[in-house]
Amino acid sequence: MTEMWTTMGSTLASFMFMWAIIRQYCPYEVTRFLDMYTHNIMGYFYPYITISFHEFLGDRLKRSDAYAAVEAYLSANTSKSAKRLKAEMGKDSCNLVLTMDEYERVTDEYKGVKVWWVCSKVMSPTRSMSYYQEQEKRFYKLNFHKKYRGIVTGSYLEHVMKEGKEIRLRNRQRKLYTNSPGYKWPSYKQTMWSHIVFEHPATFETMAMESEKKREIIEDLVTFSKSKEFYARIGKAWKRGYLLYGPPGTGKSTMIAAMANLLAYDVYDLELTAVKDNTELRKLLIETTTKSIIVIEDIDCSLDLTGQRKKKGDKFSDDENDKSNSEVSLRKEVKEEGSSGSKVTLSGLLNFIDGIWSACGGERLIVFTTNYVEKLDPALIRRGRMDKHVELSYCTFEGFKVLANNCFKIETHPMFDTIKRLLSEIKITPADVAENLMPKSPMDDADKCLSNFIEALETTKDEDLLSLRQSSLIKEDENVKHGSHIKENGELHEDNRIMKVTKQ
Ligand SMILES: Nc1ncnc2c1ncn2[C@@H]1O[C@H](COP(=O)(O)OP(=O)(O)OP(=O)(O)O)[C@@H](O)[C@H]1O
Ligand SMILES: [Mg+2]
Repeated sequence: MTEMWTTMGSTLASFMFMWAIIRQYCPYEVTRFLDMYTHNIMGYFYPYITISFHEFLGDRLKRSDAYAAVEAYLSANTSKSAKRLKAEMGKDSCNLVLTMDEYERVTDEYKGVKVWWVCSKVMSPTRSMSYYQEQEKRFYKLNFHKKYRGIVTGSYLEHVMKEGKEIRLRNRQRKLYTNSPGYKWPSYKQTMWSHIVFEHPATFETMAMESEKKREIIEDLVTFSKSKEFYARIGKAWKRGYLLYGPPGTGKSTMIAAMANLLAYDVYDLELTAVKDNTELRKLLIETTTKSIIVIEDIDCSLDLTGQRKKKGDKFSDDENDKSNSEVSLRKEVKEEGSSGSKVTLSGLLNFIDGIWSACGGERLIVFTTNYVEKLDPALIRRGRMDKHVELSYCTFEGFKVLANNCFKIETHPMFDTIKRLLSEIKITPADVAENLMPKSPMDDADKCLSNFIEALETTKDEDLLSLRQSSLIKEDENVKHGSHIKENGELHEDNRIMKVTKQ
């Protein structure tokens, strides 16, 4: 008997060896033909069916939703039976989420049917530029007996998808994504975005702005988030554009955080200058997920959006305008420097906002911020692209009261009247107000901070008056020179000078 097994074993080994050699010299068509038949014969005797759920499908544009749902389902339902698990921080960094580790196998039961899940990965070589690299391809495999095909492909998979999606929503840790400037994603990294957990404390309650405006924005956002059917009915992609504009420090970035917290959306902070070209911009867009805000901050500095549509001849007049505002021209320099490496065009950006690709994903806000709204191409900010324009401006007394309440939990104070009067006389940003109200030592209470703030307001007022007086003196001087120059030419324009000075 032993002899028979030994002979059989060695015959089989020899056969396998010979087969391996023959395979190498066999034409591809023949091996494929043989493989197909072997597979069919095996399938006849092997009664199990396998379904694979790959993390990335096709040309890897987007992570598969089915894979993510299976991952979530298995993390909740099988973490008790798996022996090797991966741990990750869950929602609000207060609970751990366990998922199956690679090559782990677990059993699940549904209506008396037993199925097996295996988490697996293969390394496949990919060509990147001039060398080959290994690329990880992860997938889950579901095995079950063929007699349960109906129930598994029907109700079981539906149950897995539904429960998986619910679990994902429950455990969803909100994220802040960025496409880091100059970051070259290696080919094995499958997403173009890097992320960290989004934990910004800003809310609309803590924002300093008029309550009426605040209410209007909140209502607009909430209505948008509940309008899936409405958008489908009118045949419009479920997205909305917001343009936030105003001087630095008036709360544009803070409002984006408040929006994300209100709607529980992820934030994609898009650094346009780090995007190589329009194709890359489209790839980034496709990789964003639903329930997200795509933010492009300081859009006027990101691209030469003003220049791209103009002919070269117009450039001079544009520069001339810039000279009138030194800060604007400084920003323009930064802009040109920043956009030098990027070939993203205005039309690429317009496509990004409302091209056909922008419809995939759904439930998305696109937010632009700028300090100079008048510098932007009207096509970029027209209604339909940027549906809602929100101006954030200097701090009003109402805004100040919100900030004071944030800091000291007070609704009113005897010093408020003085502050109200001073705020109506000078322009100060909410960022400056918030900084001035901050206690600078553990001893500082509301009285101390408010009196410091009044002092700061009075100093600013004096400085403003002084600079106003100085600039009017300079102008007066210029006008005098201008007047005498004209006199030399035999013309009298004295009225002109007087008018300008009194205007100051
Ligand atoms: N309206 C506001 N309400 C509450 N806090 C504000 C407001 N505006 C500014 N702040 C405070 O000032 C700081 C700076 O504000 P923020 O970054 O939102 O300004 P910004 O408008 O985005 O400025 P920039 O144009 O320079 O990007 C924030 O940390 C925030 O605490
Ligand atoms: Mg900002």
